Amino acid sequence: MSGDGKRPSEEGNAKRIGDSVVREVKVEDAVGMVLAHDLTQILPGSFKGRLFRKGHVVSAEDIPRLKDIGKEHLYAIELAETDLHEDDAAHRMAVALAGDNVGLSEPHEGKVSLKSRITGLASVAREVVEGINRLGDIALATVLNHRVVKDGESLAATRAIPLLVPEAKVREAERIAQAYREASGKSPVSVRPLRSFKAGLLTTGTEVFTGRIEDKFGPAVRAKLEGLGSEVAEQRFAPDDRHTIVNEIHYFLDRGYDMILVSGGMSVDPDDRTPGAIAEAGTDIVSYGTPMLPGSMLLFGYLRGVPIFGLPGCVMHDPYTSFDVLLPRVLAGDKLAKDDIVALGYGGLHR
Ligand SMILES: Nc1nc2c(c(=O)[nH]1)N[C@H]1C(S)=C(S)[C@@H](COP(=O)(O)OP(=O)(O)OC[C@H]3O[C@@H](n4cnc5c(N)ncnc54)[C@H](O)[C@@H]3O)O[C@H]1N2
Ligand code: MOO
Repeated sequence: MSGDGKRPSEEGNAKRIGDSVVREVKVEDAVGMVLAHDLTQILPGSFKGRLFRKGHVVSAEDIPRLKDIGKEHLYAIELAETDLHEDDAAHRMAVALAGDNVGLSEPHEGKVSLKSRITGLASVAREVVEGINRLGDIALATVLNHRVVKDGESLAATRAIPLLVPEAKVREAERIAQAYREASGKSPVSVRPLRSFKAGLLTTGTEVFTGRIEDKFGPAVRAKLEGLGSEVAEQRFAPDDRHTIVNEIHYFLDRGYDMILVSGGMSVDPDDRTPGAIAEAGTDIVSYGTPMLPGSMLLFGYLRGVPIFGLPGCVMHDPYTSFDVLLPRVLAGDKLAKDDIVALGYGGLHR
């Protein structure tokens, strides 16, 4: 057989992929043949998906449908021991990566999805993702580390690029994943559960306190917390008076809430008393100012170990602010430091 892998013969065109031999069979001659991989149909705007499943036995009625999706030939595979079928390669990689609260989909068109079994915080090792993608022939795509994933949502997917992949490449991907497990004690792809917090919310603003305008912070913050399995246990109101705000923060601290939130008055006006009051209450401020838009005027710190946020106006109306990034980190049990805030700037422009 010639080195370029092509070999015209009576059996049809055969070629090598890795150490395996694949033979092209005309669809007209393929009745009774078992499909070697999933076949995809794309009808822009209405359908994209698997038209025929791997293992399907081709019948005479299938021939026009195969031609409709552009198939004149099908593959018959003689798989070498040193190669893996795309579905098996994707499955083995997914098994090597998956950790706590992650389930695997069935292989589908050479892809396996890693899906969250809970609503929680995605934990994804970037160095493992890049190490595996450097190998070639296999691909791993994930969400960003620290993203919230909902129950049932995918956070990673593995895929083989050619139909057949050298088994050694998959073994190398498994080695990379295993080295990470041994070094860190964690799986490369997992989901961390969120604790259920009871928070005290202090809404500042003389215009709200006196009833000039209706409070919009309470409903917005309640919805954000409830979406992550926590709650605003008590909401109180204060005018733009530093002394009152300090007292109300201490009231929440005495009530033993898991977290204290103070809304409004976070900006540069003379009536914006909140950052000063949070500091005066005795907070160790991790950061006032967050390199993310929206949410740049957010303050985060710890008051006798209790996480405390100063929430700027945008949290009322924007679905995705610095608060929506940091809140789940706190609920997952992370102790946030200045570097965690600094890291938000790169990729942090959302408005
Ligand atoms: N010159 C500058 N202007 C602004 C800056 C800045 O750095 N320099 N930052 C901007 C950013 S970012 C934000 S966010 C907003 C203001 O944030 P504040 O937290 O200071 O918000 P307030 O001044 O207290 O109020 C702004 C606006 O929202 C209304 N409000 C406040 N609380 C409530 C509530 N509970 N319910 C309904 N409405 C509320 C308030 O009446 C004001 O109309 O500043 C930018 N500007
Ligand atoms: O803190 Mo502002 O919230 O960036 O719109």
